[in-house]
Amino acid sequence: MSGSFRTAAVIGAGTIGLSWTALFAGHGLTVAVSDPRPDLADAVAEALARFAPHLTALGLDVDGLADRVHIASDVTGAVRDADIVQENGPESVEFKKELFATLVRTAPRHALLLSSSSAIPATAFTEEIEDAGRILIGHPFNPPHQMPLVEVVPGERTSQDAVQRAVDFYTFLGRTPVVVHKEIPGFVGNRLQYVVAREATYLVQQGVVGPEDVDKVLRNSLGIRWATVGLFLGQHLGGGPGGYRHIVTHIGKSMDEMVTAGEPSQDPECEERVIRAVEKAYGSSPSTELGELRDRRQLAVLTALKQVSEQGSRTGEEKD
Ligand SMILES: NC(=O)c1ccc[n+]([C@@H]2O[C@H](COP(=O)([O-])OP(=O)(O)OC[C@H]3O[C@@H](n4cnc5c(N)ncnc54)[C@H](O)[C@@H]3O)[C@@H](O)[C@H]2O)c1
Ligand SMILES: O=C(O)[C@@H](O)[C@@H](O)[C@H](O)[C@@H](O)CO
Repeated sequence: MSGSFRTAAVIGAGTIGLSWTALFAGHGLTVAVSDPRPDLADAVAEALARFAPHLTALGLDVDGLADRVHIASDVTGAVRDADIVQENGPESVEFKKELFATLVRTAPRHALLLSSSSAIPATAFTEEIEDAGRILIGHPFNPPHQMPLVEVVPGERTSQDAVQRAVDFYTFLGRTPVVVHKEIPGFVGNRLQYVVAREATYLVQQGVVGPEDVDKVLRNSLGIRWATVGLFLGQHLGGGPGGYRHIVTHIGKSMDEMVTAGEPSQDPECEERVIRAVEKAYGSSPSTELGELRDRRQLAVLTALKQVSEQGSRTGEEKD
């Protein structure tokens, strides 16, 4: 356990907060959880039981996992001894404004105050908060206990020390923190996901392809490439001797002439057709089996990538 991170508070124990809780406890932190949901204790117990095998697969010791997690009576109780507070409440500026004003008043003065927000920059909810230097975004991808990325996005008044402590914290958790240097709604990952999702929606609306085949296209091409080398290195490697420059000056130019990004219709009927197509393909509610399939596949990919990285670092070839 890292000396400066011993106790974490998780505010909001839904999809993201429960996953963070498991990851924090899996790394030996004492975790206090606060959420008004009436089934909080059961939800935490169920999540820890469900996620424990994932943590084991990632090499963590889950002995005593549940003993390190406590249900707090309220936010003040949850943050009282916190070194780190990770907020995972509703994606609402007003909610986060009110909550972080409370956190600044009630958490220890040294505590780092982090929001999991998917798209809201910290400056949007800290304008009226005097002590904003220790507030920033730590945006994970779902589920945080599996997905390595955490986008660390400082607000206009976030201190450099807080940014570094956030990077150190997420690194301690075995995550891959990426510091986003300029605030923009949606940060990086979600902006990229947003434009791909819009184009995919357009293609389904136009009858070019169904949702399942969009997924099959991504799983059998870009998903593999982007998980292994990312977008720019992928294009550089695909450009022959000329690398990325060739892609841009030749292939890119013809794409520019031929391809115009689709504009998905926001007509309710058109949107409903896509929703129905997805539900026809995958069911109206994500099944446990589909979630377990995702988890198995994601853990297999992460394990394989870790093995390659360990081999590479031994031979000095690995570039992160
Ligand atoms: N779901 C995702 O894929 C995902 C991924 C990354 C980040 N996020 C972000 O994480 C945050 C939470 O998203 P989620 O998907 O876990 O939402 P969720 O709806 O699953 O969970 C939100 C939780 O907040 C709780 N809550 C409501 N008011 C509260 C209060 N006053 N104090 C404490 N808890 C309160 C709710 O009871 C609920 O359990 C959002 O900001 C979201 O943008 C979501
Ligand atoms: O995909 C994710 O897990 C993240 O980008 C989330 O922040 C985001 O809310 C998505 O779930 C939906 O866009």
